[in-house]
Amino acid sequence: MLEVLQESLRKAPIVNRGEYPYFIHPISDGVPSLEPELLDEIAEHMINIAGTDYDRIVSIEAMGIPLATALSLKTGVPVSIVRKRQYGLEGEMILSQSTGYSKGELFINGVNKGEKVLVVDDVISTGGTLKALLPALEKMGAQITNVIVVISRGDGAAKMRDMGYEVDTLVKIDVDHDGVSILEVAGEQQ
Ligand SMILES: O=P(O)(O)OC[C@H]1O[C@H](OP(=O)(O)OP(=O)(O)O)[C@H](O)[C@@H]1O
Ligand code: HPA
Repeated sequence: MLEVLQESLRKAPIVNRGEYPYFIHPISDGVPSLEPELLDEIAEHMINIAGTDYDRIVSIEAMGIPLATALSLKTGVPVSIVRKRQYGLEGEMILSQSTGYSKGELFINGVNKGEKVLVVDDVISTGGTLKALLPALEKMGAQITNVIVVISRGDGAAKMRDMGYEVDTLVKIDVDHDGVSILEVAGEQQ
């Protein structure tokens, strides 16, 4: 399962962002090369998890964009991207986000009250991004049908579960300064 994703993670280079060992991967960084075969494998797996019964796909710039786009092309469901810049549109929701190595604001536009929403993203690490985003979507009146993140590292997914949000992840990895090791793969017995 998810062989292309697993193989690409095993060879992901590591750089240090302060003390944070950061893996560089096509899905999380768009470099060195984001291949359609990898996007297709992931989008198909996400559809296996979430089906297609939702009104909108929501993801976060920047690296949620390729995933949301691939899903949208396969499902015909529109996309709204949560941005890091303000637009000032009516109903815009502003929230603060922090990850293991950055802090900032996110701006939600285009999500309508009562819509069924699939949330997808490339990575969950501390959970800081989803911890801010999911309650904000609910406050806007969206009904979150599924939350799917491709790569899980750290305890972010567990923290979201403690908050009452089930986050499906495709692979769980461990990262240290020597590289990436795969701990769990969705749909495979460990
Ligand atoms: O679980 P967390 O600690 O919140 O980390 C996960 C977030 O980190 C990355 O976003 P980043 O802000 O690096 O933006 P990018 O997508 O542009 O790389 C990634 O795309 C997730 O949104
Ligand atoms: N690599 C890429 N994206 C990330 C990481 C990482 O180590 N942590 C959170 N988002």
